[in-house]
Amino acid sequence: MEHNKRIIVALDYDNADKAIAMVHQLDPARCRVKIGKELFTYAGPDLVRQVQDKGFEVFLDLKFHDIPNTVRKACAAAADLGVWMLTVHASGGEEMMLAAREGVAGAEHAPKLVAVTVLTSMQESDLSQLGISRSLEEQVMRLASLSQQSKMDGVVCSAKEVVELRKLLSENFALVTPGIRPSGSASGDQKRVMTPREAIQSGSNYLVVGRPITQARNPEAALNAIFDEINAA
Ligand SMILES: O=C(O)c1cc(=O)[nH]c(=O)n1[C@@H]1O[C@H](COP(=O)(O)O)[C@@H](O)[C@H]1O
Repeated sequence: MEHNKRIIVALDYDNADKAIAMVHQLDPARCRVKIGKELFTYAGPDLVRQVQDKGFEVFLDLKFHDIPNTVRKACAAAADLGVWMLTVHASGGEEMMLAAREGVAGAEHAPKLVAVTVLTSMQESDLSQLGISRSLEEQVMRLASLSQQSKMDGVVCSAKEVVELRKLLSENFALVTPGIRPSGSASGDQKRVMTPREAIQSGSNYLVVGRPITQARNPEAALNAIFDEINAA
């Protein structure tokens, strides 16, 4: 059962009703759900509580990136909500990530803290526009090492980087991979994509899947097809 809970369904909706309608089609014993910036900005903490009351573990993906004091307090607020996982940006630096850790330290059930390395919507040319001249893979490795050193529980990265990251990081450091596209589905704005099967075979711990499930004509069938593909792996 825990095996299947590696799938995290991204509830990227513009109102609470649509999110709850999707949640009603999902089974909390088989997956987790992610509430990100769009839905949280529309529906707020009440929706997080509502989804948790239905038995789901919530990944609150607000990708905090701010001065350490602000991030510490924002993480404490998220921990008070009782979420299962929480994101910050690794590029906020060591001091900011250590502050995030302090923010959740006093919580009854501290959320897993994961740091975003290089967004899966980015490619090497985007990094050079930012003045980063090393390769995309080197940048992901660098930010992941820094995240481990800064007491994070894991990182968000593309499944394409997982094999190399596994060599670098400790075994229990979580690798969370969005940019998952079942064979034949549209990439959209994602640049670094992999199929669910490839991601699991590479060593991803958690797969974040949004549109391939939420925009499917039959979301339940789309999720089941992903389970079948993974379980055949
Ligand atoms: O932190 C994330 O979850 C995240 C990081 C990243 O690098 N890329 C990325 O796509 N995501 C999130 O993962 C989800 C992917 O959604 P789909 O592209 O619809 O499957 C979205 O909610 C994104 O915000």
